Amino acid sequence: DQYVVRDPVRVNYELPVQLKDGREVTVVTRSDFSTGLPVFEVKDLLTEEECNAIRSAAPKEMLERSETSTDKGKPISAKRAAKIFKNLDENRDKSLDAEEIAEFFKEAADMVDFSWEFLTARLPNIATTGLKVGKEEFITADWDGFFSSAKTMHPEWFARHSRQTWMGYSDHPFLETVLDKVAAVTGLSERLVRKTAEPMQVLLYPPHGGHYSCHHDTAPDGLDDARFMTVFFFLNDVADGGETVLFGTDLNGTFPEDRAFAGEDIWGPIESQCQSVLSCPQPSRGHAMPQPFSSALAVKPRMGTALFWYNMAVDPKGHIGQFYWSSIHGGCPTRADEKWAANVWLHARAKKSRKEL
Ligand SMILES: O=C(O)CCC(=O)C(=O)O
Ligand SMILES: [Fe+2]
Repeated sequence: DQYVVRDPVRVNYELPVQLKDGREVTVVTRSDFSTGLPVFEVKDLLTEEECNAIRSAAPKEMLERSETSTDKGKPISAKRAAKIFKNLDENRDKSLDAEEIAEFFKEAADMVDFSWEFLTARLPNIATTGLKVGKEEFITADWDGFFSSAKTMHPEWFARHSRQTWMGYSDHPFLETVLDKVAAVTGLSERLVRKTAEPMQVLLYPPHGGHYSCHHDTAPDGLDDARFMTVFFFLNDVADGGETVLFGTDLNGTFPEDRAFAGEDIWGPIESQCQSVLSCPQPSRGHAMPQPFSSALAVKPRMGTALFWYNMAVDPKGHIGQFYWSSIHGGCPTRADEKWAANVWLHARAKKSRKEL
């Protein structure tokens, strides 16, 4: 079974695909390498019945809070705080400015948005110095308490605010047809999809601020085994908000860099700018996104639609190649509606992997 790679051809290219149930769907190229990353969209890939079946097999009370890698971070002791302070205070003025504090929040707790009012109300010592935090105040502050109360009172400030569960294909035989559809639209064989698919991850974003800040679905290097492809399903209609944004795409060619094949030097700064939910479409500005994402692809959640993209190159044998920094993406804040979605990640391995699939 070869790892075939879908040719995007060009933006707006439409490829009709026959499904096993006799229905025909259209794989539409929404972006290609010239606009940053090949991204494909398939409307009505899942039927309403399938979407409802997945949602009922993942009852709300069974879902667990989605975590990110920093959630298991070590407590911040005074000693650790002193070390963090030293690293952050680059200009050695013995105080941290708003930007440095934001960097600390991101690193320590994956908190990507916050208000100074909340910060200074919880940590009154810090209030005395306004938008700067001095060394002594930083080291003595109860950061663990601060993050845990922020998590309770403002879960929308953290990189990820959703609940989730995993659904194995053998436990849920009706998902077999979903895998067959993944094979049909991606051009991969059914056998290969079955062999390389992670259990389905089902996600529920609560209304009013459920979201997932920009991220990559797999690490840039050093992995034996990586998620080379993401297949993402929308399981309900969301009237407003909850868009999936491919922050690495640039549909109007607004930016001069060759984003598709740029490395970490270009992507580091871009990545820091899409963390805040303010990088998402803003209703107050006609759903426009701020620079440098003004022409990024944003897809409105619609029941049954699937999106898929490659997170890295893969050769016919399934050995992973170049990482695509431009696969960075996120789920924008919900507004009135909740949002149900699901991921099917397909794996490939490093050429020198110790582990054979
Ligand atoms: O919810 C979305 O639109 C994106 C979710 C996502 O990127 C993920 O679950 O990895
Ligand atoms: Fe993702």
